[in-house]
Amino acid sequence: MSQATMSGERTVHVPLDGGRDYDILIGRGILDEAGARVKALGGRAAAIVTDETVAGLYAQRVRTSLEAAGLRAGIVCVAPGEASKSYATFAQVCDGLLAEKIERNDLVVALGGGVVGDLAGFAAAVLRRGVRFVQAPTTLLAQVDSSVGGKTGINAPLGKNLIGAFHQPRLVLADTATLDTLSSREMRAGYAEVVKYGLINEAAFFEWCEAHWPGIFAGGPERDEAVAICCRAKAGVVVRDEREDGERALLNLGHTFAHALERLTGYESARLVHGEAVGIGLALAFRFSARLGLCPGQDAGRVANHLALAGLPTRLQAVPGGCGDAEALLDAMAQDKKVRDGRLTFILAHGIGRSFIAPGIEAADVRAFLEDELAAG
Ligand SMILES: NC(=O)c1ccc[n+]([C@@H]2O[C@H](COP(=O)([O-])OP(=O)(O)OC[C@H]3O[C@@H](n4cnc5c(N)ncnc54)[C@H](O)[C@@H]3O)[C@@H](O)[C@H]2O)c1
Ligand SMILES: O=C(O)C(=O)C[C@@H](O)[C@H](O)[C@H](O)COP(=O)(O)O
Ligand SMILES: [Zn+2]
Repeated sequence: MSQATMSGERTVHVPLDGGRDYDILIGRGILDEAGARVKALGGRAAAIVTDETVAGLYAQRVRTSLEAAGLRAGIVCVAPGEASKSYATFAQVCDGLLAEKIERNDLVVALGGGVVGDLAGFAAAVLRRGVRFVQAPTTLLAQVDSSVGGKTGINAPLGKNLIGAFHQPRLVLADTATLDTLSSREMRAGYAEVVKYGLINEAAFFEWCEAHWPGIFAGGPERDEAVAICCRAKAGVVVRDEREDGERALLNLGHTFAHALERLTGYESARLVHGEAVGIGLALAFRFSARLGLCPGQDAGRVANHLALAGLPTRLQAVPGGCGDAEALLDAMAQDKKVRDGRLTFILAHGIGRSFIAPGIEAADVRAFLEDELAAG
């Protein structure tokens, strides 16, 4: 489904206007190119923002590569997990970058999963009113989704990603070999966002996932293929609708539910991580669509079955410690960024690969649906 070079490296170009176009490089061992690639962007220094787990695995290798290319390189390290997308850690990262004397022409390198990418990207967006940054994603989720497209930010106690900025990276280095050290829980979580791309508008990709998902997990050629397919799909959407005035909202399939669950579990990674919440959210979006008579129940069943086969949760009951009642979920959803004139917007589906934006959804319909879901065994 996509072409690789002799070295096995793939490039997806993101042709944004105003000189903001960038490449996504995908392949095993790409991290060793970090120095040369970052140096080519100009600047004298680079600060690696990472978390403690990733730091122990990859930060020194990237630092060595940057220094070998003649760049001054420092490391700013945060605690792993969703709780680091907070005001406090954001301040820690900004102060760390200032201590590293990162100038307007220097670069921030976000080395890690989506938490580090969103956090470091947001810090780069505001540091000295904006410095450039590079995404070096090390989770499946970050390689297929969060490192591309320029959404950066942190969570507020009242909701997910409510504080942030659009700030595009100058380069994405997706070293798929880094996924060899990722836990199976985090692989599964990232896989929810992979499946999302098929469900949005590419039924053939969903079918491909049904046939090839074990290869993605095992690190076969299917892994790089899946990363490239998702990046290409996301790049297309982002170029057509960078700031989510329309089509980009489709990438939020399952996320109105997911973000409410993440808030109600206190952003505690031990209980629920983003990809798991998306797994539940995707299944709910399809069951809600079926309930409204928009989508065949058979499709909703097929989606939930595939997610469950890959080890993802698909029901509210699966949230460790519970997720509150329908009213609490509705209250959390009221903070969704897609809300217009106080009314909920959902991404719903006419079937697999046939998602659409549905504004003006009645809260009463959502409440009744959630009550039934919570009551289901
Ligand atoms: N900006 C976007 O467009 C976008 C898109 C999707 C998700 N997100 C955000 O991404 C975040 C989730 O990202 P995530 O799933 O990558 O979680 P994460 O960044 O918390 O990483 C998951 C865990 O894996 C560890 N880890 C990372 N790379 C590793 C590796 N190679 N080997 C071993 N361990 C490794 C981390 O230390 C962490 O504990 C959420 O905050 C979500 O909102 C943003
Ligand atoms: O890039 C996008 O656009 C997405 O919606 C991708 C999502 O997977 C991601 O979780 C994103 O951070 C959600 O965006 P938000 O605007 O709802 O915070
Ligand atoms: Zn997401």
